[in-house]
Amino acid sequence: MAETFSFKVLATDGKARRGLVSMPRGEIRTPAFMPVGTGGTVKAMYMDQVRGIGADIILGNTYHLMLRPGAERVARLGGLHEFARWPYPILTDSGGFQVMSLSKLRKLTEQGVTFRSHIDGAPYEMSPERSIEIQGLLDSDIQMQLDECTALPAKPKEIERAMELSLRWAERCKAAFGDQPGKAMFGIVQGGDSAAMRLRSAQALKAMDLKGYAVGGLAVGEPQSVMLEMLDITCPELPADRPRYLMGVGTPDDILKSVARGIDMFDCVMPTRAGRHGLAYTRRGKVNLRNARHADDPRPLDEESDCPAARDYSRAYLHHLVRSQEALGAMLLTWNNLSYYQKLMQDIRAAIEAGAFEERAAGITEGWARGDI
Ligand SMILES: CCNc1nc2cc3[nH]c(NC)nc3cc2c(=O)[nH]1
Repeated sequence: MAETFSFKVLATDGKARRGLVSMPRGEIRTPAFMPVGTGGTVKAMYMDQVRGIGADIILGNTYHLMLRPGAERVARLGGLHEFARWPYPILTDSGGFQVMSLSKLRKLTEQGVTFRSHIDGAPYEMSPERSIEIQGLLDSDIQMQLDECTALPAKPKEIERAMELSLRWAERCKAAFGDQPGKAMFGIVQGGDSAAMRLRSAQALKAMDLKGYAVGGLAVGEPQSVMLEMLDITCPELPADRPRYLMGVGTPDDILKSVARGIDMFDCVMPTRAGRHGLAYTRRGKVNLRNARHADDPRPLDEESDCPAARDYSRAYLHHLVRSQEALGAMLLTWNNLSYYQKLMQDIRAAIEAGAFEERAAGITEGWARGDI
């Protein structure tokens, strides 16, 4: 394995890129989808199953882990890879986004954010420096800067304030991270739905010469067209030889359209959360197994899938498990959904390598529309 962090673009097709991130703990084939492992677990999955469906990297949430079981405790127990038995790369978020969406009594200043835990009300403060320290205690491979994500719609002044603050925090995170060859710290482009602010943020972060760049502040309720427009503006400003990570995205359609605009990495809770709520992603579209129409359907979700959850169980059985709120329902549908997302990424990578991304993406989209699911 590589001693240092590196990224190589292996093939392009239009703006779509097929790449490879190499790190000491393993390689990440891009475009990549990162299953979300919030509290050090990809909910309802064993880690060897997560690996088995082809995931190269998972995401861990700093906010959850710092509150419970605590970053220092995870460090004492050997770090997050040892703790959760996932020896491959882990990307951790910086905690800021979830502080603002989950915690109570939060206060944001130049110094950082202070807040009370949503679990027990205990007081915490998270500065850029403390966020990087926590991610280091977790032994995270790719660490995210602390930023401020503006909820949309927002006034231009508000977008500018949060974007400029995030740039100053990026500098502080870069300084706190220092020089860790086998790891990386990614900056996060902010700027809301403002082209000018997006340009300003991307150009300032590029000047910091970071190992990777996330596009933040999107998938926060704006129309897909606005998200895609911001990618059209932002991606060309980012260095072509560094990975680009679109945070919190997304549906399979979001992913296809974002890869077409130059995005390399994705994370989203949809496949895992939907699995726990009885929703299955298939190449013919979404199937809601809660629906009574499945009660007598002997067909599997997808007879052509190589995932046992999609191939070996009848929809009638899955419907029964979901209706009965059996744990196995969440387990099988999560397995199916993550397997579908990894297969989608595998097909995307192959399409770019073949120079056939546009037509194969159209074929994938038609599959959803064809229905008969
Ligand atoms: C690293 C934490 N910072 C950070 N996380 C995010 C997570 C997101 N998740 C979604 N949609 C589900 N948008 C996001 C934006 C950000 C963002 O702008 N910043």
